[in-house]
Amino acid sequence: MSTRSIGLMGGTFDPIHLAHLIVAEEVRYALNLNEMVFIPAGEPPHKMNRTTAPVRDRLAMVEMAAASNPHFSVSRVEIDRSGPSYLVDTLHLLKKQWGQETDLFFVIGWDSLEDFPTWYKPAEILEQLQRLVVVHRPGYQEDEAYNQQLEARLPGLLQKVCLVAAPQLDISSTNLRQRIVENRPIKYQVPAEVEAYIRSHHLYQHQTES
Ligand SMILES: Nc1ncnc2c1ncn2[C@@H]1O[C@H](COP(=O)(O)OP(=O)(O)OP(=O)(O)O)[C@@H](O)[C@H]1O
Ligand SMILES: O=C(O)c1ccc[n+]([C@@H]2O[C@H](COP(=O)([O-])O)[C@@H](O)[C@H]2O)c1
Repeated sequence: MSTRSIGLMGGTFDPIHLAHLIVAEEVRYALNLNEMVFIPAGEPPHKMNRTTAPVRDRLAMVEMAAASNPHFSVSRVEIDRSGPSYLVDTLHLLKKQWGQETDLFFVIGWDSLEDFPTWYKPAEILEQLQRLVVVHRPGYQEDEAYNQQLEARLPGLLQKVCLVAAPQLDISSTNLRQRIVENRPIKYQVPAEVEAYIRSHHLYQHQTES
């Protein structure tokens, strides 16, 4: 029996946007993964000081966006438990659910890699993963000196990292929320159904960032 290889795309998804979807599909194809599972964070550990849209809305938008691709699915594993959504706990739960032999590939943008050594139990996360898949993100440049610093902060990190080239899009949820406050367009930066959901639920109409 062949080992199942599953890609995991975790995020606050506040809201999900086209770059998330393009990255997920590109990584799935490049690494020949069986499927890509989106995991909306219940309580994103590094965004605890920020107000996010209600979890039911973030989840609904991820489900709508993922429905367009038969290889995509959505997991409620971080939504159905309380407390900060630490990845290490998520990986233990998923391995229990899918079998210890399942190969897990967690996808992050370059901005998140910079923070990775500060995550909860990062070495244990790496042990659970087949690869930490990193994609470039506009504004964040790879650089050898920085790579060495990362490796010094968390020995073994770079060995686990697999860089995948994906089209780079300068789209962020922060910028989308700002655009909505300022009545600027978000069309084509989020799936049409997601935009319709945002409009009909009056999401992101007021500035909430500090
Ligand atoms: N444009 C992008 N290109 C590559 N990776 C991205 C891009 N946007 C988000 N990601 C990655 O997707 C994952 C989930 O991102 P998240 O839901 O926090 O979106 P975001 O756009 O970074 O949100 P925010 O602006 O609110 O911080 C993270 O690993 C992040 O690095
Ligand atoms: O486990 C941690 O300590 C941890 C710290 C920061 C981020 N994460 C995860 O990384 C993913 C992207 O996070 P964010 O904050 O950029 O949306 C999401 O799945 C988070 O749960 C995880």
